[in-house]
Amino acid sequence: MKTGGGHGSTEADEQITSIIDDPVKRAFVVIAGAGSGKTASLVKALRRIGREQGTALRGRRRRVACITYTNAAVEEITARVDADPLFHVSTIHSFLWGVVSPFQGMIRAWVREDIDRVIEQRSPEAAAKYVEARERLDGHAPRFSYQPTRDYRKGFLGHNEILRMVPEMIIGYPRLAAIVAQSFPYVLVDESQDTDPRVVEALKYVEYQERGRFCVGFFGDPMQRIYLQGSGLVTGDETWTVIRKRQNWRCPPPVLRVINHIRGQSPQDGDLQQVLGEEEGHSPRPGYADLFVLPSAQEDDSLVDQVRDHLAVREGDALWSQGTDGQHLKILVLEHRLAALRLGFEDLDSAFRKAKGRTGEQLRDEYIKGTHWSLKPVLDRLIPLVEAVEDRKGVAALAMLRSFSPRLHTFMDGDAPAQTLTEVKEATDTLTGLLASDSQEPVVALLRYALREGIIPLDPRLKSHLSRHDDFDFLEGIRTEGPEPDDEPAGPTEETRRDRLAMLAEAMGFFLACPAGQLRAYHDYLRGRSPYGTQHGVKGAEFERVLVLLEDHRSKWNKYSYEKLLGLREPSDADRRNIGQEKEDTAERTRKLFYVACSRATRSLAVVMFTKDPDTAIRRLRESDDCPFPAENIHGMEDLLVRSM
Ligand SMILES: Nc1ncnc2c1ncn2[C@@H]1O[C@H](COP(=O)(O)OP(=O)(O)OP(=O)(O)O)[C@@H](O)[C@H]1O
Repeated sequence: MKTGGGHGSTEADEQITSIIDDPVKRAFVVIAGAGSGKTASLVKALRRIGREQGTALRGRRRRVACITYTNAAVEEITARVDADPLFHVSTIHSFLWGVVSPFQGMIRAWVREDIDRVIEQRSPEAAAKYVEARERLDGHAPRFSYQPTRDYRKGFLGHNEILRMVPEMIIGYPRLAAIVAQSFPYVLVDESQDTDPRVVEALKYVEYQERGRFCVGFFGDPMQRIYLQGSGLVTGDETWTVIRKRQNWRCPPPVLRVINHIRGQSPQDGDLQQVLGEEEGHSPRPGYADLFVLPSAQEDDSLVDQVRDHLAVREGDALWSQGTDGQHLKILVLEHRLAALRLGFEDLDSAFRKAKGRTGEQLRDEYIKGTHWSLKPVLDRLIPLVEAVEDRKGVAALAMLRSFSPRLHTFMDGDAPAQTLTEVKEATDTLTGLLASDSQEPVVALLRYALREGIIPLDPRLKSHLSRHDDFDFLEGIRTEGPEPDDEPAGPTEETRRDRLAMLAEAMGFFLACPAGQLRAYHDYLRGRSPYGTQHGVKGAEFERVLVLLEDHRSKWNKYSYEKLLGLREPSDADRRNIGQEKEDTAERTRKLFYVACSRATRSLAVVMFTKDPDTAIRRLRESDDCPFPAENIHGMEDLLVRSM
């Protein structure tokens, strides 16, 4: 993983310094490719502002805003500026909310209009709660706050509303733009390619209105905009400075050549070809980059294993074949589903993918993050407990039980007989069997046992789903923990409550029927303990050995096609239309993802493409200028050294 740390200044850093030192404030864009140390440059800029202007800014109660994409990035940057309160480091939502939350009158006016808009668009049944919200809003003036999903009746705006409302307010009220510039004369935006375009427009508007008094800097890489909602390349007028950070400190020369080639074909490359970042006294790291083109007919992964063994032997690097723990080798697939298939938790995966619409989206999202309430008792409690038992860490297991087991709580309160401790220990041993990696027991049996033995409390949201199964009579009266089902935020959706509950019940039915052992593989995957990851999910990370799997034939997403990217398949009519309208087509979307995936390698890169007719594909790729790999690095089955070993 990344090392971070204080590196020397680059030419780009010097250009940034000259802009932020200038008394006439202005806007700039930093285009920084993969592995260029973007965040390091941003932190350097913040520190520079602090050193040169901190006293003056503090004296006038001004702050420097740094907007980042994730909470983890907020923590990292806050630590790197020593948590100095001069810096307001936050995610986009909390920055925007901080700007407008004092203006409750304006917020109410906006919400009123938004409610009218929703009522107009929806059927009377779907609009009923908005009519109620409007009555409340008109009846008394609620104070609005924000949470992940909106509930106007309760006075909550959601994430989406913040992104819609605040830019509209900033652009609609020039006084607000002036207040933003006064409060935050410097705003630096990290990962600007993923920032919502409406927010970028609002900041551009502030800059235009307050020119000379407001400095906004966008740090990003348009090539790494892999989520659809991001703004991509940020552009300004002739007063803006565009700075290119050309170094790549991460990849060895053969990988750098590949990613530069991929980048060079994109209309979103920001006109950036990267050069090897050279540190004094360090020669470039050795490394290699190969493309293997193999037949897609085979169902299992034996060809991937052959490529790994081949590289291990060819390069004398055993970790290519032995890297199974996620530390030394990362295998990047397109979809989580393809990792689930390989790691053996496909039933679990499909249970959380069955629902449609917004409910389905929410379920999938929380499953991918491991945060859905149905999963948490197992992921956060039972598996860590079982792992402690397996590792013979009795003290740790007991500490966990003391923190969550209702039965042990009763015992500690002196209300249970002496043998309770032995019984809890026996129950824990039984759970270890139920949750063994190869356990075929259904999840419902695992939960029934853990709840009946008082190992975990009951989450009330699980109750109705469990009660559909046999032998759950004991649920009445057992200790519960967590919100009641009705407390869940509804969110902006057309689905009726009945639809939502039916979809949820169906998904929970499939989940409870899954073999419990699958939860172990899923847990390892979530914790990064397997070699698999998704091409989207590794953005921002780096690994020594990277194996990228291009398997269009297995993917259910038609948004991406590696065969189209590499010129082996014709673009569709829709792609042609998109190209004509300068919109992103399948090849461009895939190109960005390919750039992100390949640019993770600190040492070596192997790309394996599965295709129907590898011989023709190899011939075409070797002849093509569009293929990022040189002809001599494109291999087929016959080149795999250890085929018959
Ligand atoms: N000036 C520098 N000198 C030497 N090494 C550097 C320098 N800047 C960054 N690095 C190293 O280069 C690697 C890449 O840096 P980092 O991960 O911050 O890049 P990034 O711009 O965030 O990349 P990406 O966009 O691909 O996530 C890290 O291992 C980092 O420690």
